[in-house]
Amino acid sequence: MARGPASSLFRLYASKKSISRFRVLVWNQYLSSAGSYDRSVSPSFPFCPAFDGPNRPFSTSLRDLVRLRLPPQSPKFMGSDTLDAKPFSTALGDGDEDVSDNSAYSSTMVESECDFDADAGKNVEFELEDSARNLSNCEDRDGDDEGLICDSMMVESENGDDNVSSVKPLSFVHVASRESAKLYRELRNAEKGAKQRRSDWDTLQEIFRYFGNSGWASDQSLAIYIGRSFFPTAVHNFRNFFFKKCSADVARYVVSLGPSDDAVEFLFPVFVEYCLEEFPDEIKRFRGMIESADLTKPHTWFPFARAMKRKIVYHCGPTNSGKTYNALQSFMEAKKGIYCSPLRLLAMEVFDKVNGNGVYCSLHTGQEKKFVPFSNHVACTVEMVSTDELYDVAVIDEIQMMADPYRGFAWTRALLGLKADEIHLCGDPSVLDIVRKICSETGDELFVHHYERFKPLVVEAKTLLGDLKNVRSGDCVVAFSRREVFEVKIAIEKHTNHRCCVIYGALPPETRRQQANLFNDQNNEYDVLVATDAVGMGLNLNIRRVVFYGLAKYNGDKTVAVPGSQVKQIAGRAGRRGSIYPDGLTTTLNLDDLAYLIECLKQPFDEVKKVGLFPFFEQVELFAGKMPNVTFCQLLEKFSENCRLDGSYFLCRHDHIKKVANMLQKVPELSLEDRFNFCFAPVNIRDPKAMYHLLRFASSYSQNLPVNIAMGIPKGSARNNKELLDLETKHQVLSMYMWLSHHFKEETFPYWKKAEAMATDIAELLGKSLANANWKPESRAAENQKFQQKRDSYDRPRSLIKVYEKKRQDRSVQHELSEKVAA
Ligand SMILES: Nc1ncnc2c1ncn2[C@@H]1O[C@H](COP(=O)(O)OP(=O)(O)OP(=O)(O)O)[C@@H](O)[C@H]1O
Ligand SMILES: [Mg+2]
Repeated sequence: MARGPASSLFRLYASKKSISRFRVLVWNQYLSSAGSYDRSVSPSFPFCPAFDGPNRPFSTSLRDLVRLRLPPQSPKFMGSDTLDAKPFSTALGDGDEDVSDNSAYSSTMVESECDFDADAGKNVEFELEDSARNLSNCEDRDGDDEGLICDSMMVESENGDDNVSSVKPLSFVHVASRESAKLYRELRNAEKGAKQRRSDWDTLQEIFRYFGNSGWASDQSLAIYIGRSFFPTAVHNFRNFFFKKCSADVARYVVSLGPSDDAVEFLFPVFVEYCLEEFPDEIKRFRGMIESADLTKPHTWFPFARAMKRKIVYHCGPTNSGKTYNALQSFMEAKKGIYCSPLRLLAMEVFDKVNGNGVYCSLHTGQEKKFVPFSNHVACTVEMVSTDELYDVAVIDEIQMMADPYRGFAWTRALLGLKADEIHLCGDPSVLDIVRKICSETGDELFVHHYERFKPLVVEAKTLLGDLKNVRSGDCVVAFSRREVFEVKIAIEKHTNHRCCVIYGALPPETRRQQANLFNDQNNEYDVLVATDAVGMGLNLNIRRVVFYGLAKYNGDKTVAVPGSQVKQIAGRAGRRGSIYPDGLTTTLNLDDLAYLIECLKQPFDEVKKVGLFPFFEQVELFAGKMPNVTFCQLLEKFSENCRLDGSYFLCRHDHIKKVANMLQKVPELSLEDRFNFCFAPVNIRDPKAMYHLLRFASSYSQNLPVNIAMGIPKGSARNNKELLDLETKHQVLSMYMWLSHHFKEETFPYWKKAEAMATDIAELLGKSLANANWKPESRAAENQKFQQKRDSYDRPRSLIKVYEKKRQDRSVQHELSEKVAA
């Protein structure tokens, strides 16, 4: 597996245990890899220039780390300004002098002296509390203790110079400039540490607490494979070791630094030496785990693609600007080509279009393989792309989906791994820069073609004034849930003469296509489309105007404003070139939402900084070797905690995969690979029936039994929402069966043909059901009753955007008030 430069550095360092070499390597590493890593994505990645160091950038911290070993004339130790505030840092010679006998103040200390026996450390700490109180009383009585200490410093200064500022630094030079490995050996070989004054001991405790809480030290420790969870233990043991063995001068130097970043930086290399010697097993274990979760340099995962010099053509522009059209021209002209689609529906559309143009083209999606004889072209969904086949031209549509939190990895894989002489990317400008960066890493040549929208999109300021009666022929009303889609459809059909087609995510692509065709066809009464955001990508529909029913949607956790990029994408469905409405319009149902719509359309495309990645099975398998006795779900969790990523990548979200993995724990016989594959099966995790069938399939499969469909289909179309939901679920289950039959041995899913036929029947039934669907969504039955009673016209829903903004304002006012009260 590919390893980042940092990982080779760790190997070197961990094996040779040389702090000086470590320093040089780290420094060189940093210089060569500056800008490549970002800790925010992979918190476990140790060397990150964007590091938050002890309150400063990583580069500065490293420099300091190196500077600490500089000769004594280093300004750090010469400057008086750093020293004036640290009276304890003065007056100590080379020896193990104890200042405890220097003053009345010190004599108080003698009573509370301890030799920092680590084992007794806790008790000592308690005992010292009282003494500390006495001490502070004593300080109060005796006045300024700095004065006393300064007196003693004068006495003890090496050259008798009473200029404290100039003397103090020199007295510590021998400690500060000592090589860490040497210093560590001295500590290690020391029979017993020197006795310390209680206040020094307290300060040291504080310093080690500071060290243990230092994010910088914790992050840096990863470089020697001290993991985050082990770091506190390592620091605890190191503290005990230090207290047992530390000489007076070292202790006082550390005390002089106080609980500070400087102290952390001074102690850190010694800590490193200690860990390397004390925890070889822990380091080995964690190192193995980290190395097996290495997702850095993903371009090196595809050596064959790297051996090619590919030409990448980026068709960059807004919606409806001819990007896909132009890319498809090159695809059809090629001897052998592949088109990668974000959706099954779009793959089907291209499959039809290309075959219609006389170019034989096959279809390959997760659920179906349609092989057209003599075809050298294939239209596939991006997840199904083969990185083994050689192509002349490949098209990756909607390339901005690389940044999709769930599915992004499929686009990244296609871009990095496709073996094609020419790759056409179609998408908006948001990922242009990151594609440029990736191309510079892969060595591919990038050409960018910029596009403009054929006709500008016009915003209708009037809106629908909150009344769906104002819907017109050719309108597409966009809502963000299935329930709302039906609400809108029912309202429109009740209060106007329009008939509605519907498109939403839970419908099979065949039904969506049937609905789209019904809407596009001018020779019927279905002249309005009601759809969710499922309509947003790539489809060419005869839409005159896109009307947003609302601009907020539920994201699985909470209801949020629809992101600007998505609003643009959806609004861009209006006025497609070649359609009967080439001039696109867009508006909202409510006036309240209009400002947000305009804001979204005006917004420039946000530049994407990171694109998605997900490990292959082989990578997960390697990792599993280091993590025995954990469930698959835990394994995925551990992987995401410990994986390393370069700065341009993020690990795709896999909550849904973990949910399936959890359920599949009930099937213990599954091998890791089978489990991994089952987890990727397309299943609606919120549908218990669909989940039950998946469990059943996995269970039969694990027992080597032929997997049965064991499901009947209704004879007629749905008569109510419940029956419609049932049809949707049944289609999803059949679709899942077909998917599994393509991903596992065919003989284990022998009824795939039957499943295919049943799925076609259900899609047809769904189409018929939708044509007659005039029932209310069940979950909204009560509300709809109210709606019916209220008035004849459609009840104007309140703008959710407004509601959220008001809530937010209320919260901030409340917050301000509570702050004022607290003040
Ligand atoms: N040169 C052309 N000649 C004829 N029709 C074209 C041409 N370019 C584009 N079209 C048509 O314009 C419509 C929009 O083009 P296309 O789908 O390529 O846009 P797009 O930029 O990919 O949009 P989206 O971002 O929504 O996918 C399609 O119906 C396409 O067939
Ligand atoms: Mg397109």
